Amino acid sequence: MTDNDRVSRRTEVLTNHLLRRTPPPSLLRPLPCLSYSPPELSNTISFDTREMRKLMDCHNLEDRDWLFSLILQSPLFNPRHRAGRFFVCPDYNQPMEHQRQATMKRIAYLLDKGVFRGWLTGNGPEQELRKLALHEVIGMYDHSLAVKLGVHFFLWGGAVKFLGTKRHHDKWLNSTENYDIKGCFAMSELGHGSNVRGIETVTTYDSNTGEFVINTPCESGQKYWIGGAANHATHTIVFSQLYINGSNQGVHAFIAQIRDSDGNICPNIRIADCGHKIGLNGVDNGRIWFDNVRIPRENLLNSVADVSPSGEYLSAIKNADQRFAAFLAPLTSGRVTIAVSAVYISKISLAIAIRYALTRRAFSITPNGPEVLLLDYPSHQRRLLPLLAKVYAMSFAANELKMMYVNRTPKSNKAIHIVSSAYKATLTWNNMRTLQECREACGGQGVKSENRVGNFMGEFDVHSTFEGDNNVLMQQISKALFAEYVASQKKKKPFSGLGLEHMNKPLPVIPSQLTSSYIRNSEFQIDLFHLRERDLLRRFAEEVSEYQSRGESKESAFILSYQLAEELGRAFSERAILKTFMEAESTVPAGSLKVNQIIAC
Ligand SMILES: Cc1cc2nc3c(=O)[nH]c(=O)nc-3n(C[C@H](O)[C@H](O)[C@H](O)COP(=O)(O)OP(=O)(O)OC[C@H]3O[C@@H](n4cnc5c(N)ncnc54)[C@H](O)[C@@H]3O)c2cc1C
Repeated sequence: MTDNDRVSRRTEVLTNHLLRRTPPPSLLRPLPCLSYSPPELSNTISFDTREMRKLMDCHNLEDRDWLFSLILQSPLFNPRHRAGRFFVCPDYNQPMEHQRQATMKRIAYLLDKGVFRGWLTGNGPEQELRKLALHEVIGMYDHSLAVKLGVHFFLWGGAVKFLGTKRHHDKWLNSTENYDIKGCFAMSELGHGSNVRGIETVTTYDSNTGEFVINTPCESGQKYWIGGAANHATHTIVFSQLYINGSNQGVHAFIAQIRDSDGNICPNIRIADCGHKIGLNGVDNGRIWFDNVRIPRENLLNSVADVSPSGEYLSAIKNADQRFAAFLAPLTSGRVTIAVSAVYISKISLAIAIRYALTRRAFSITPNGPEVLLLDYPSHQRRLLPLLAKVYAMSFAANELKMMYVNRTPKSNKAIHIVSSAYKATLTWNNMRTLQECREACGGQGVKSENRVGNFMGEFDVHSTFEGDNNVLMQQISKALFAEYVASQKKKKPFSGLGLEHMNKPLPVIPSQLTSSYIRNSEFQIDLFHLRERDLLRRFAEEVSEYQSRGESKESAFILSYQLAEELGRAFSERAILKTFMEAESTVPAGSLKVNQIIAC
């Protein structure tokens, strides 16, 4: 059997599945096992792979290729040469300390090659897209490397940039980009993770010396899980309650040095290691205690609020809720990168599982007949191909989120916060489900570290917890939608933004006779998603009001309506993903990427 035959056969299997054709019996042919040849070695692929890649990766293709080639060139990335091709993958069998050192060596190499140039000192959408593209490539190689960079550039650097002002930018951005200093981001505590407002670290101001004094008042106030803190970080952003003249002004962000340039821990700072984790062992997560640590007044990141030398609290934002929300701004970029990374990891694992399903045979259905290729089993198709379709659709949503983020304006910040929270939760949950299915679809081979999928499960599980626990994010999305609903009802104003405009139109009508072609019609499909979101939003608002009318506070009414809140969060995300996909699809010209008009009609 030639390469061409193999490629045609593979295409035939996939096409039959997508068109829901009954596969002809001739699909079962006596082929020798392991004769599969990967698509990239074939020159007869029925669609233009470069165009497909452009559509999927969306931007900075050359920069991505440049970084791929840098990775392949260095022994630090464990390149292995097999059958004329290079494979790179971190060695997860190494002890934790070795993995942490490997992360730092890789960072030093990439720094030397200029990969991080402009990541903080550059401005504008082009610079941001380059940074995001390079970060995505790094994440496909190793999650620890991406997270360690994410903490340094997106969390520490992002906090300095977005919460700080010129004095902080001048002092810290360049030195962060050059790795003269190493930053971390100490928000979570042992006693408070999702509930950031409840953190217990306390900061007071001493007007005699012009210094802030940061203190960990109790064991549950120790900073916990802080990426980079255990071994390498020299500086941290500290989130703390700020007390001025005995009055709590709420959570604020400060810069504190925790190690000197030789790596010695600073006086009045105590640090401990969080230890081995189920994944991400190339990141040194640590715990930090502050024992009345003194920092200059200028180290308050003061774009949201400031304290004068004499100790007067100053903020243009009078509302404490809005002030708190402003301090969470650095987390948005993290959610964007996590959502995008989840899509890439799903793609990698599906590629591995589907390729395996095109080589592996199990059981014959006739005596002495050929064994059946895994992907010829309808059950195997059912397990993998809908996940492939889903992650394909989610790619467009992730790309759109990135574009929203890099083109943000003060007006779009609210929408970005809600959409990034929704996609972060939905795409990471989908990733975990995809990884589990791919792991099982590869049988025993899925368990082998070298085949990556199993390792991904440990590595990426934390996606659903950090930078906003997914369940908590779902509740926040529903609360935001509730606020839109109430505002629109009270002011008798049409819905505008967040894709809720469909709520202004009459209810879509579902015909009593649903023919096959009607069900496959994309207008009908989006109508169903609109109906579901609309119904859940109305029911959620009614349920919350009902609880309130029985004397519950608004907060407790939200808690009691948790089930509808979670379903609404999912309905919002899935409608937004489908809509983005349909809009993207309509802009792709007919050609090799859109061969199958039948599917859409
Ligand atoms: C590997 C790793 C790296 C990290 N890196 C950093 C870092 O660099 N800097 C940093 O500041 N933090 C970091 N974190 C901390 C992370 O942000 C927190 O773990 C996260 O915010 C969740 O907090 P928690 O662990 O206290 O869980 P909790 O908030 O205690 O949540 C536990 C469970 O309770 C549920 N729950 C919580 N509240 C509610 C509610 N209102 N209603 C219903 N259910 C609820 C959640 O859904 C979750 O399932 C990291 C964590 C990990 C694991």
